[in-house]
Amino acid sequence: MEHFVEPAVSVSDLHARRGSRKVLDALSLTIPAGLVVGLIGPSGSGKTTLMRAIVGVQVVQSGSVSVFGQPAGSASLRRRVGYVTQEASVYDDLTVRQNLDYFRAVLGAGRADVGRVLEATDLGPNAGQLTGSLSGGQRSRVSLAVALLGSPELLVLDEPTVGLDPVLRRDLWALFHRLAAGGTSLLVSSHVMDEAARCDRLLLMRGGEVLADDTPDGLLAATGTTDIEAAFLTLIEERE
Ligand SMILES: Nc1ncnc2c1ncn2[C@@H]1O[C@H](COP(=O)(O)OP(=O)(O)OP(=O)(O)O)[C@@H](O)[C@H]1O
Repeated sequence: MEHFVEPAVSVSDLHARRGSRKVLDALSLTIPAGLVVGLIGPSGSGKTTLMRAIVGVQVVQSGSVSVFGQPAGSASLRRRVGYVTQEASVYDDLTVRQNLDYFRAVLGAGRADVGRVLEATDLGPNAGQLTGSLSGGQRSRVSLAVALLGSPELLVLDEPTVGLDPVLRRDLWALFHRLAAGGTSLLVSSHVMDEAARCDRLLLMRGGEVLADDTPDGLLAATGTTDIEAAFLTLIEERE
């Protein structure tokens, strides 16, 4: 019997504007479950707008977005989807642990979850520190730790590695893959091409369109290139 695995996300013919600007134009894509999918594209290509549509906070003009078969933004998805925006969304006047305790209580997650997410994000040594006194990279890891509370099945992470040093970036990518190995689906945006190679699959975006939806190796083979940046440029040249 054929085993059908429901995709984490299905987007169909999506049109979205931000202000008067058309940002997503007839976008259709599928994000398979249990993988680290990279959403790669230059600044302004629509990555954040697509992520907002997936978590259900973006007003869209037409089209549909479903997450685990439910319309994006449905109440039933609240605990199943974690979202980290580019701006840290935690309280500066609380310690790291107090922030995590607060959001854990809001979510109804177990107390032991705080220790788990502190360890996963390597924030244990900072647990008692006021969040407002952390470095930019540490603060963004607090937001990530909050998103990990309750073990959501889909994590939507908007440029989670910005401002992190190479060691922390490597560790975070290792964490993403551990989460995926445990069945979590991850959509991770970046405009750093060298991060693309660390993804199981890539969605390359430009001007609100998906230029490619492939594995890193598939993309290199299809474009006859040896790195993702060259593949991206080849795809753009083919369009022009
Ligand atoms: N609140 C807003 N009002 C008007 N236009 C907006 C707004 N937010 C974003 N835009 C525009 O929508 C387009 C897509 O923005 P979006 O944030 O989705 O891109 P992005 O690929 O995530 O970029 P970045 O990598 O810089 O975060 C850009 O042209 C941007 O200027």
